Amino acid sequence: MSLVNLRSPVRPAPSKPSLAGAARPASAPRRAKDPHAADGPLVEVADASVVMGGRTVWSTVSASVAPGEFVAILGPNGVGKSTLLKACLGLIPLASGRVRLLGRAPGGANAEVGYLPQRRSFDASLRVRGLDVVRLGLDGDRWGLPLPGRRSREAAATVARLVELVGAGAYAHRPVGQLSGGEQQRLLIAQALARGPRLLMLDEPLDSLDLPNQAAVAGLISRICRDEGVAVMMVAHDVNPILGYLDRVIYLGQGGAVSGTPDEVITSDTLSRLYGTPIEVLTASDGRLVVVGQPEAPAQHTDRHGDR
Ligand SMILES: Nc1ncnc2c1ncn2[C@@H]1O[C@H](COP(=O)(O)OP(=O)(O)OP(=O)(O)O)[C@@H](O)[C@H]1O
Repeated sequence: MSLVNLRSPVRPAPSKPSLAGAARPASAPRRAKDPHAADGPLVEVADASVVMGGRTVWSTVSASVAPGEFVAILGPNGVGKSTLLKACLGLIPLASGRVRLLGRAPGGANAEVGYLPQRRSFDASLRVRGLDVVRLGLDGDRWGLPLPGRRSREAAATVARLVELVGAGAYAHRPVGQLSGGEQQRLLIAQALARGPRLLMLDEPLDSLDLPNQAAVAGLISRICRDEGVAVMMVAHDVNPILGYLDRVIYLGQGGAVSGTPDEVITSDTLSRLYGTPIEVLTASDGRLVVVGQPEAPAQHTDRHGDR
């Protein structure tokens, strides 16, 4: 089943200055005008398929993310949501089709994308401070080599701004292993923002958070998107915490995907067509959506995350 793009993006690119300028330290100077950085889509997936372990995970998928958009990738366990992010980043090859990320081939623009892989919790005994976790986003590729004096001070100022931006000032000096899941997630989002990306790719950042923390982190991600002009492509298992913030969703099913606004895509008709089986979308009295009858992907979950 191929993707039906039910509606093109409706929200224009934000006019506010982007975080790229604010967060970028001297060690990562603003790039000269990038010939690829036109106002076209940041992510373009065209008629793509991925095969892993001899099985087609998904095929004929097309999708796009425009500058400044907040887009969720939805679907049941194992349908290939994480795989879609990784294929865009060039971490998993396509079997067919085409992906462009920031106008370039997969892997060619990863330094300009803030990627937060699916959550791995920090060991409770880890003594690294929250500030250091954020700083790794700036100079983690230096393998512990210190930056020279002025650049080191600028990097520290950037880390302080990011910590402030994500509201982690009260605990960023504490060992990260002692922090709550929501506090750790804020610091990891700050880390992903460290190089001033135009696009954040977040893989289930609300996973294993309680409901108040889900709401708080969802609100933070939305503010970063709206106020800082950073587009967000986010894998979510439950759309409800982000439903009010989304511009569009990409709903993956076995064999394809559908994209459009949440109102257009998360309906009984559209999901029944996508899955080829009756699906019911119910709206609870508090506005939460419940999808009933959605089939799980084939059970081939051995070593699902082994390639990370
Ligand atoms: N390295 C691998 N080798 C073979 N199959 C893999 C590999 N990694 C993932 N898969 C399979 O690809 C499919 C998609 O996995 P993926 O993690 O993208 O799904 P997902 O929708 O993100 O799942 P979840 O919601 O459970 O995180 C799964 O069936 C998984 O078992």
